Amino acid sequence: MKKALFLDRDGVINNEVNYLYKIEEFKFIEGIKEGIKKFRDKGYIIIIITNQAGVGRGYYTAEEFFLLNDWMLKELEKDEIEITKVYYEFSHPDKGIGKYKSDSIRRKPNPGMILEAIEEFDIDIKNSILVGDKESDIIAGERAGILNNYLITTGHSINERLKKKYILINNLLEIFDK
Ligand SMILES: O=P(O)(O)OC[C@@H](O)[C@H]1O[C@H](OP(=O)(O)O)[C@@H](O)[C@@H](O)[C@@H]1O
Ligand SMILES: [Mg+2]
Ligand SMILES: [Zn+2]
Repeated sequence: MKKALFLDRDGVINNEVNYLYKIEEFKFIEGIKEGIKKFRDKGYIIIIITNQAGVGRGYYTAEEFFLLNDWMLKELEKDEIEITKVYYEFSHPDKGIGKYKSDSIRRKPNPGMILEAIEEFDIDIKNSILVGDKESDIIAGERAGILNNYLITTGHSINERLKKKYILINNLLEIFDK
């Protein structure tokens, strides 16, 4: 079994700009590459789990998502950062168009994408970690059985209720101090 670092994308790996799909708007968050590298050095596999309802809503195409995704993976490879797999879900329960209008078990806060990864890579979920920028990310982790879920402050705004309820971090490296 392997321990995994599950990472949300928008707001954790890159700045959240609301339905990002243009390569030129993708900005890696300060320190994220160093943080991922440290987890790789400690034997974690890196799994990205991202809701991409912008496709389901018709804001951008699946092809545009894949182009950005391939570009992001190549950028990380340039710094010798290996991402084991990116799981994505295009649907949205209310705003999805056509086949994308569905209440998928894969869309966070549902745990489907994480459960698929556990199965596919024989992940030791009790010793894995999840980092997200929204409560829906954390709930997905909890529902999948992850015990160490961290809310990062680089994405969406975090209100007092969330601050009281979840463990907050400003960057991945802080997790090693916890
Ligand atoms: O990698 P993430 O953070 O799962 O991607 C989030 C974006 O797809 C998108 O998510 C939310 O949109 P929906 O509610 O799913 O339509 C919003 O938070 C947007 O601001 C994000 O860009
Ligand atoms: Mg996010
Ligand atoms: Zn977000």
